[in-house]
Order: sequence, then C-alpha cells, then structure tokens
Amino acid sequence: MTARGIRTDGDAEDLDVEEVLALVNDNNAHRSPSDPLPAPVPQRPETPREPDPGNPDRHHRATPWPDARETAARAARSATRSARRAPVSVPLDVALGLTLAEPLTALTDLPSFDTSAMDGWAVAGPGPWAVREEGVLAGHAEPEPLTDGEAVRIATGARIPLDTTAVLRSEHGRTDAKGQLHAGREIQHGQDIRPRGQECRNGDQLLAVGTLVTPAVLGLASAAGYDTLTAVPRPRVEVLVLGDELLTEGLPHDGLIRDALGPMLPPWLRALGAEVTAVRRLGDDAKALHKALTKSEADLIVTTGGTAAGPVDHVHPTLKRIGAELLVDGVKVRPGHPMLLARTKEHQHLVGLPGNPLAAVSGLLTLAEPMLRTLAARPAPEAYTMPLKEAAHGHPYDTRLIPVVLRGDHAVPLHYQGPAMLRGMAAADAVAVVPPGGARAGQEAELLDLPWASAGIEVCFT
Ligand SMILES: Nc1nc2c(c(=O)[nH]1)N[C@H]1C(S)=C(S)[C@@H](COP(=O)(O)OP(=O)(O)OC[C@H]3O[C@@H](n4cnc5c(N)ncnc54)[C@H](O)[C@@H]3O)O[C@H]1N2
Ligand code: MOO
Repeated sequence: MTARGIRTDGDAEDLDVEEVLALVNDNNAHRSPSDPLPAPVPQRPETPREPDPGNPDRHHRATPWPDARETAARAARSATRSARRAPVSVPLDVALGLTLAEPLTALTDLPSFDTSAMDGWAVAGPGPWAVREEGVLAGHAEPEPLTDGEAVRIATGARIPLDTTAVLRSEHGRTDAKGQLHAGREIQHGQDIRPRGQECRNGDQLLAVGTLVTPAVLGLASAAGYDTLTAVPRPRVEVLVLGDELLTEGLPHDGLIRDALGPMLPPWLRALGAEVTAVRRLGDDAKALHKALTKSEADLIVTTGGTAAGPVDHVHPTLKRIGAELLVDGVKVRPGHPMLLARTKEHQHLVGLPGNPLAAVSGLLTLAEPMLRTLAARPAPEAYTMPLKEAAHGHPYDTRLIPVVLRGDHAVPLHYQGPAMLRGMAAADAVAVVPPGGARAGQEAELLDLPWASAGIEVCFT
C-alpha cells in the first residue's frame, strides 16, 4: 500500500512518534527510548568462535542472533528519535496496519440515541396495546412519544419513541381480530432497547495510543465519528535487487535464474509495516549501487545479494565508500550469516540481505522485522514456544532458523530448508529458532510468526 492521501496534520505535528514508541514499548523494559545509540561492530570477538576458512575475519565480527535483533530495534529507536517523524492524519481507508499516534476518543455517544435492538413493536405500559398505523424505521427522524397502552411497529436500529417501556420482538407478539397487540410472554422493563451511551459516552477513550489499526479498529473509529486517524507514518523502504544473473520472467536458461526476491520482498515488507517506495534492479553494478545509495531518501534501504566476498559482491565496498557505519556485519545464524546492518545517513539504515532466498528471509526476520516494527511503532510480538515434533539439526555455533508447520500442539520442521530453497518456507506457518547444537524431539523451541499467518494485517497484494 502506498501513502495515498497521507498529509501532515497541523495539530499532530506537536506530537512525537517517539512518544508513541515509548508507550508501545512500555511493557518491554529493554526497549527504553533512552537506550544509547547502537554500538558499532566490535573489532574483537566476544565469544569463542567457529573457524571460518571462507572468511575468518568477517565471521569473527559476527553478532549473536538475539543481539543482532536488539541492535536493529535500537538503531530504529535512535533514528526515530533524531528524525522526529511527525504523526500523520490519514483517511480511514488508508489507515489499516498503522499505529495510533493519538488515543481514539469517542466523538459521540454510542449508540447516539435510544435504539431498538430487535424488529417488533415499541410498547408503552402493560398490554394489550393499540398499534399505531405508521411504523418507525432505522434512519427516520424522532418519532412521536407513545402513551400508555400504545405500540408502534419498529425496526432494529430505529429510534425509540419517548416513554417506550420495552420492545416486543415480532416473534413474541400477535394481533387479535380488533387489531390489539398481545405479548406471547412476559416482557421486562427496558427489554431490547439499547440505551444511548450503552457502549460509550462522548469523550470516553476507546483505544490507547500505540494500538494497531486493524479492520475492527477502522469499524469502531467510523462508528465513533472519525473520518481520519492520527497515526505513525509507515517507514519508507527502498528495495535494491542486485545480481546480473536475474530474470524477471520466463524460464531459467543459460545460467540465468528467476529473481525470487523482487516479488517476495515488497509484500513481506508491507506486512511488516513498511511503505515500499521503489524496487530497483541494479545488476552487479557498483556504480549504480553507489548512486542508488547516495540518492535514496528512504528510511530503510534493503539490498539483496552481494553481501559475501565474491568478485561482484559490491555491498561492503560501497558502504565503505559512502562512509556508512556497520552496526552488524554478519550474524551467528544459519542460513543468512552474511547479512548486515549499516547506518548510511543520520536517519537512514541499510539492511543487506544475502542473495540465497532462504538466507534473505532469515535476514528479514532477524534485522528488517525489528527495525520496521520499531519505526512503525508496532508492539513487539509476544514470544512463544512450542515443542518440536522431531529433532532439529542445529549448527554447532550458530542459531538456526527453520520453517515449521504447526500441527496440534507441536511444531513440525519442514524439509527443503537449504539456504537457496523457498519450498519449505512457502508451506510454513512459522519459523523455529533452533539454538546452537540443535534441539531434541519434544524440546520447546521459540517460534517467529510469519506476518500472514498471525495478524495478517496489510498483506495486501495490490
Ligand atoms: N567464500 C565464501 N563464499 C560464500 C560465503 C562465505 O562465507 N564465504 N557465504 C555463502 C553464504 S552462506 C551465502 S548466503 C551467500 C551470500 O551471498 P551474497 O549475499 O553475496 O549473494 P550472491 O552471491 O549475490 O548470491 C548468492 C546466491 O543467491 C542467488 N540469488 C541472488 N539474488 C537472488 C534473487 N533475487 N533471487 C534468487 N536467487 C538469488 C545467486 O544467484 C546465488 O546463487 O554467499 C555464500 N558464499
Ligand atoms: O547464510 Mo548462507 O544462507 O548459510 O547460505
């Protein structure tokens, strides 16, 4: 979804997204907005490390998986603080998936008048009742008051006439030959009348700052009189797909392969709260990458491929050339260990996803998710675990992320989970976090939800 219709609201400018973030993160002590800036990558290893003949220097700087996620969230907090991103006022139809930057306060009583909860008759006093000729429908102006012994046909949602004592449901009343209405059962005073203000009074707080705008929130906001909502803007994300070998259509041929990430990343990033402003295919062209990085005004740049040390892996050299600060340079996670996070400008970061498609997913879950969630002021998901149905093979030193399906009260690891494969992930309900050394059958494993399998907010394929 784009930011169609988004404008900056004059009143909202006084507010601060960081305050929203602080409220959202209230329950999460380690996410205090007063955290220091993320530390640059340490130059010395802090933990014993696996020898990596491919690239020992880079692996020794690799960040443990939980620390990498925390670093990404902290970097986003510092960017939010320094950029002072102002909340925006958006029409309801583009607010889905945003976070409220102002409490939702009722602009009216709900219901806003005494209303009938059922189709039937509004009656006054004890029966039988004489039935008025003209009935009352929803949307009609205020009807004439009733007098004792009088009834009027009424529709669900219609205004209750003054001095009505109850509503008699159509299925509980009958009219005799003289047109008198009789109740088939005893009726209670006030029965089937929804009194004005039953749900809320004008000025009541309905939802707090930091609430995610779901379809139900849109419904409530509309019912409560809102045309626009004041919300945290979506972080703007630009995707740069690197690689000369990539085709955008047809079958693979002559060593060329189809681009799996160009189609996958934009909807996934949107599901994580981003507004994807551009997807650029740059090939393996260092100049084009340099130009794209220096020109970008996005809050977050996501690159794919080129993170390793091959002859056309331009990400590291280009980051160095523009003077970017590497906050994470490799993560102790499989797949995806060459992933990286850099601060490219004061308010801008770059997540470098490895080119192998499942390794790219690992980078999304490890670095992009905490960063976007924090920029969008979304609450951190509740951590949860489930026992594994089968043993999961682990890496001796690194965390392993594996796609699983949830069956009953177990997580079942899926096959086809190699770094270059999406076959397992495409069938997955969640991703299991397997600690270094692996996990036994029956062992509890932390699970990461996939955005379409949990909230499902803004997985819009438009
Ligand atoms: N000497 C070493 N080589 C490699 C290491 C290492 O540590 N030392 N790490 C390996 C690991 S692990 C990964 S993951 C990859 C990461 O590589 P890059 O980020 O540089 O990615 P590329 O080399 O550009 O591509 C890797 C692989 O993925 C394919 N690819 C790239 N983009 C796409 C796309 N959009 N859609 C589908 N497939 C894509 C590409 O063709 C390659 O097959 O490095 C290892 N090497
Ligand atoms: O990080 Mo790589 O994904 O192990 O292939």
